[in-house]
Amino acid sequence: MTHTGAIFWFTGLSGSGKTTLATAIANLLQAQNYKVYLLDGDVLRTGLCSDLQFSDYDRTENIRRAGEVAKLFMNEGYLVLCTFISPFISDRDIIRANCPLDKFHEIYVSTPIEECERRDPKGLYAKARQGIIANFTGIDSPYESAVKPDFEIDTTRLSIDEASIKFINHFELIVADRDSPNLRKDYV
Ligand SMILES: Nc1ncnc2c1ncn2[C@@H]1O[C@H](COP(=O)(O)OS(=O)(=O)O)[C@@H](OP(=O)(O)O)[C@H]1O
Ligand SMILES: Nc1ncnc2c1ncn2[C@@H]1O[C@H](COP(=O)(O)OP(=O)(O)O)[C@@H](O)[C@H]1O
Repeated sequence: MTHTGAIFWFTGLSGSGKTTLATAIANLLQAQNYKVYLLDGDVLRTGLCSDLQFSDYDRTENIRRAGEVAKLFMNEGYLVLCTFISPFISDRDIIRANCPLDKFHEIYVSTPIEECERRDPKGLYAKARQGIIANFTGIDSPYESAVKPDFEIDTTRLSIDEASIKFINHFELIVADRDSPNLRKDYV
């Protein structure tokens, strides 16, 4: 499929659903022959950003590098789905400012901390509460909510499929394939 590149930047607390949601969306888009690249915080932190920890300074540097990588893929025509806590408004705004107009879309995964902590998919909230992990976002490290995101989604009461379809409909990404069984219910 011919389309121009863009960045979809998922920001939100650990456990809010960024990775799960972006992966499901990427699968739907790839099935439609979109060029999609998934850039995930956990993955980048094992390689390119393995020298960084979770101080405010290191998080800012992490997001700067992630933004630069995302731009490279965007310039090659990919839809880049980026999943980083990216807790600081200023860091997210810098990436937006460095992108051509309307190429950077901020997706605020606004699942409240109570739900994220209830899910605790990696057991990190429990460790943070016990003091085993320091500087944990939402516990003893800040998260600055998006003020005017391009799209906001709270995954508390949505299935992963429902959340993915809301995203795809919002950005009008799959209009050609109205007969897809995944999408039919929202298009009729
Ligand atoms: N102290 C602390 N605070 C927050 N998160 C922590 C911490 N220590 C480890 N982890 C794990 O690292 C993942 C977040 O990495 P990010 O690169 O997205 O963070 S940031 O944007 O630089 O703030 C995050 O992944 P997600 O749960 O997918 O968000 C955690 O698995
Ligand atoms: N609608 C939903 N969207 C995304 N995740 C959901 C949803 N409902 C439940 N979950 C669960 O919430 C957890 C989110 O974890 P994850 O995707 O790793 O979050 P994050 O990347 O923001 O840290 C997963 O265990 C996932 O199965």
